[in-house]
Amino acid sequence: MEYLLCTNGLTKQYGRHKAVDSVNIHIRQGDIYGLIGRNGAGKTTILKIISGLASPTAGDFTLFGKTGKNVSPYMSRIGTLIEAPGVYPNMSARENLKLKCLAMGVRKKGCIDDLLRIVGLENTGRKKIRNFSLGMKQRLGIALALVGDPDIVILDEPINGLDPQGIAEIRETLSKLNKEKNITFIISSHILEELSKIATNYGIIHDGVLLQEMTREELLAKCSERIELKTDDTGRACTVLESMGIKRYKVVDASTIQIFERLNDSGDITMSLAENGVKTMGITVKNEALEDYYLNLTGGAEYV
Ligand SMILES: Nc1ncnc2c1ncn2[C@@H]1O[C@H](COP(=O)(O)OP(=O)(O)OP(=O)(O)O)[C@@H](O)[C@H]1O
Repeated sequence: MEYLLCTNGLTKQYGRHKAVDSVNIHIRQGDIYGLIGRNGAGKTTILKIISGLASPTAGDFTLFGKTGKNVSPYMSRIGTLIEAPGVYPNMSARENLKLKCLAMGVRKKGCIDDLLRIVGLENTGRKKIRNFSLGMKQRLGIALALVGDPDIVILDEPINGLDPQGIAEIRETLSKLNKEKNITFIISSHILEELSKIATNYGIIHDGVLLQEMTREELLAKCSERIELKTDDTGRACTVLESMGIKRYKVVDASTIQIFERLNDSGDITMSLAENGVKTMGITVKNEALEDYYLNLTGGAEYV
């Protein structure tokens, strides 16, 4: 089986609006798949469909080799954290996990201790969830999704609202689970950068449409290089660039232009600018930030 999970023209229509429009995502065993898109792009809807919480209006998906609009017998192999985790605020982490184990018929000895340790909540004792930080709550949500040893874990915006320390902790937990237990993850986020240190694959979704699917290596290659030009006259500098046949550039602010082609020609560019009386205050080759790449892809920023 090539893919653990793939969607086939998956579509969800609400009235006349297609929240998810013919989406084909492909996820292999062991992937950490980042589903990236702005709020309202359709991420949660896709995750709900593949978790069995919603059904598509068209298309279907293939899970563990079985195709359908809902492949129920296999759903127990998926753990989910979609929207706020269903926790009891007046109970401890251990008590919450105990309830979930009971509900799922999981009786494995020591499994609650294991789960608490995996997500770093082993020392929270009797502390009630309502006194947990957001990061601790998210980690408990992940532990709850792990009850029953799922093969795939789906996490909807697990790092939304966390501070950098909280993000780093979640990242570490997920990497560990991926490596040690070979769990395949599907994680959504509206910030590409947040997943860039952990995801092995990406699907970029915008207005319900999957714009691009790529591996981490492909993304890094795409975000590779650009020339960053600092000048005192961006208007005239643009005219010079045009006269050199350079079209792919962007004026970022009053003194900065980013050039996305002829990356080895920074000497020629400086010379042409000088010949036309435009002063170069700095010229460097830089990597495009992931976020810029994402904004360009989804039409958030425009080439001039
Ligand atoms: N039950 C519903 N009825 C009508 N429209 C809906 C419903 N659920 C979602 N939508 C619409 O579908 C689109 C996609 O929503 P979805 O929640 O999947 O986006 P998202 O990418 O997960 O964003 P967010 O991070 O804000 O949840 C949005 O325009 C939303 O308003």
